[in-house]
Amino acid sequence: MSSIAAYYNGKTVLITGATGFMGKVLMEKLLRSSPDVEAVYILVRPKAGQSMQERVANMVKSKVFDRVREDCPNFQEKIKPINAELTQPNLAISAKDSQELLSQVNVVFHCAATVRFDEPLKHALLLNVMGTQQLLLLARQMQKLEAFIHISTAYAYCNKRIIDEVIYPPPVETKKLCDLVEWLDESIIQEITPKLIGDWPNTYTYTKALAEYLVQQEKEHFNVAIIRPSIVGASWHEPFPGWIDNFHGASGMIIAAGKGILQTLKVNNDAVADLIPVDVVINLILAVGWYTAVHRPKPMMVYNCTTGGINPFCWGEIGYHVISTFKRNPLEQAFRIPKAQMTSNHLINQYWITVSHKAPAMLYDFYLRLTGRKPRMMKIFNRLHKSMMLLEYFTCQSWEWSSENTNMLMTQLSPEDRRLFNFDVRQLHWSEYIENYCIGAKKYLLNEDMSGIPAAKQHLRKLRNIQYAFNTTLLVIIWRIFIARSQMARNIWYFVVSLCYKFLSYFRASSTLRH
Ligand SMILES: CCCCC/C=C\C/C=C\CCCCCCCC(=O)SCCNC(=O)CCNC(=O)[C@H](O)C(C)(C)COP(=O)(O)OP(=O)(O)OC[C@H]1O[C@@H](n2cnc3c(N)ncnc32)[C@H](O)[C@@H]1OP(=O)(O)O
Ligand SMILES: NC(=O)C1=CN([C@@H]2O[C@H](COP(=O)(O)OP(=O)(O)OC[C@H]3O[C@@H](n4cnc5c(N)ncnc54)[C@H](OP(=O)(O)O)[C@@H]3O)[C@@H](O)[C@H]2O)C=CC1
Repeated sequence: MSSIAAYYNGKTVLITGATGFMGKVLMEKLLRSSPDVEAVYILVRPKAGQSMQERVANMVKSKVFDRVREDCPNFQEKIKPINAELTQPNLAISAKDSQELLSQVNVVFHCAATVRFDEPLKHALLLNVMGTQQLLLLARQMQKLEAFIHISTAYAYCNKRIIDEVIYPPPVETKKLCDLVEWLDESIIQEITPKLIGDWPNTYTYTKALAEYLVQQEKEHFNVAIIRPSIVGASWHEPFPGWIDNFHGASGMIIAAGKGILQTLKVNNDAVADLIPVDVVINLILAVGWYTAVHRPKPMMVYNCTTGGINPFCWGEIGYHVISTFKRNPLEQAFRIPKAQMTSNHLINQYWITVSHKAPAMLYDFYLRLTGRKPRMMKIFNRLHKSMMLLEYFTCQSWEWSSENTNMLMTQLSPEDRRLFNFDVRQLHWSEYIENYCIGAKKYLLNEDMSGIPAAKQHLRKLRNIQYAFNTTLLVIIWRIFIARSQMARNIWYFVVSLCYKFLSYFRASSTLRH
């Protein structure tokens, strides 16, 4: 039997961020591979008018749990939600719930975070740094704690080109910074944010770097480990190939390209696109939990979870496979035919933004106004451009991550564990993965049925005819304007027309002679 699966049987696990993209896949794999796990506590907050109970009841109905539902129909009985808000004092956990956690929990997986690049610094600090600090305080008091696994990001120290599996000194003393933002006015914090975060591209990566240092500080008190995934994408195999449930990372851009909205993107085509499938990350997380608890490695281990150094794939190749997949399996009601100009040249990118984003958006909005509808395309493109700007830091550069610890862990796994908790990305076949990613985005994110593909193809053909008609009309109009204004253009035009006439007459005469 698998040692990892056996380890979690009978254990009590606490997961933060369980309602998120990675949290759900983690919970599903844990409950499916270790059906005798004692309990899985999850910290959940009420959100969007839904109570904690309503959110969990809806979540367990999600497609992501279909496989575990089949294997263990009562899997939800193991899930024990705890009302919590990570930005509040004591995580807003009641005294009773807190006591239960302190006496029961064996393993903590800390996934909760704000992953938004444009998060105001104060909120990113409250959640990613102070929330982590409070969770660590709680963990310190857990009587049966065997391992605390913190999910960071491979880009926590993206201000370095080569990133080893070590904790780097923090850019600032965390406590001082937290004290500062606590009393400073929100508008002043916004103003000084660029100065505070220095050469980090956003508040997300900056606060994740600070959190890593806090986690490391606890290594004397209990077994801790940090996992740093790169850009987490749709699943490779589990629970289903291509499973995805949010628009973060590459997913939003892939869909925008499939819809024909995104036609140009600033990327270095030869830079490594460090995508990592979500199921690979989850398998590594569970393996690290087991290894940290059972082998108690000293010193504290950091695991870079990336693909670039082992099985590299470039942005240019991703763009090619995304577009060709969407041509074969189009999304419904595309705005334009999927096509992507990918360049790292700022001016060329700006030219394409004007020609293939802004101009069609303006024309379409004009058409909507004419037909008495509310214009909306320009608004969509403005949001897309804001997102593109925030993401380009990651698409125009390459990083090198070392992976000795991750490779070492692989050697510690039995053949059975290596199969069940596979995180060996050497076996990843990129073109097949990208195809499944695009189809997964269509099915699971946009809820589009594969049976609608013939109609979607028909829609693309209609778009192509509209484009041909539009281009021809435009050419004729420009030419007419030219002819009206320039003697030279008129002369060329008469010359071309007479040449065509002569050619046709010659052709007619020679075919008459042959008969
Ligand atoms: C030719 C194809 C080429 C394909 C190339 C592919 C990818 C290149 C792009 C980038 C990859 C680099 C990523 C680097 C990751 C670094 C590693 C990490 O650790 S990051 C962790 C993950 N975090 C992120 O990825 C966060 C990035 N996102 C953001 O910060 C924000 O989303 C934003 C970019 C600032 C945009 O914010 P905005 O408020 O404008 O939008 P929201 O994302 O909040 O969405 C609002 C709303 O709309 C829904 N939505 C979003 N996109 C789409 C879409 N395409 N179609 C339909 N609906 C969409 C979204 O779900 C929200 O809905 P709701 O409010 O109901 O939740
Ligand atoms: N996705 C990616 O590409 C990568 C992610 N990571 C890391 O992986 C982890 C998980 O990311 P991912 O699943 O993608 O993120 P999601 O945004 O999908 O999920 C975030 C989770 O955190 C919870 N959360 C947010 N704010 C609070 C709060 N105030 N109190 C309690 N819970 C809260 C969310 O709960 P709610 O549902 O209530 O909002 C949700 O469950 C993060 O730590 C992230 O930094 C690292 C590298 C790449």
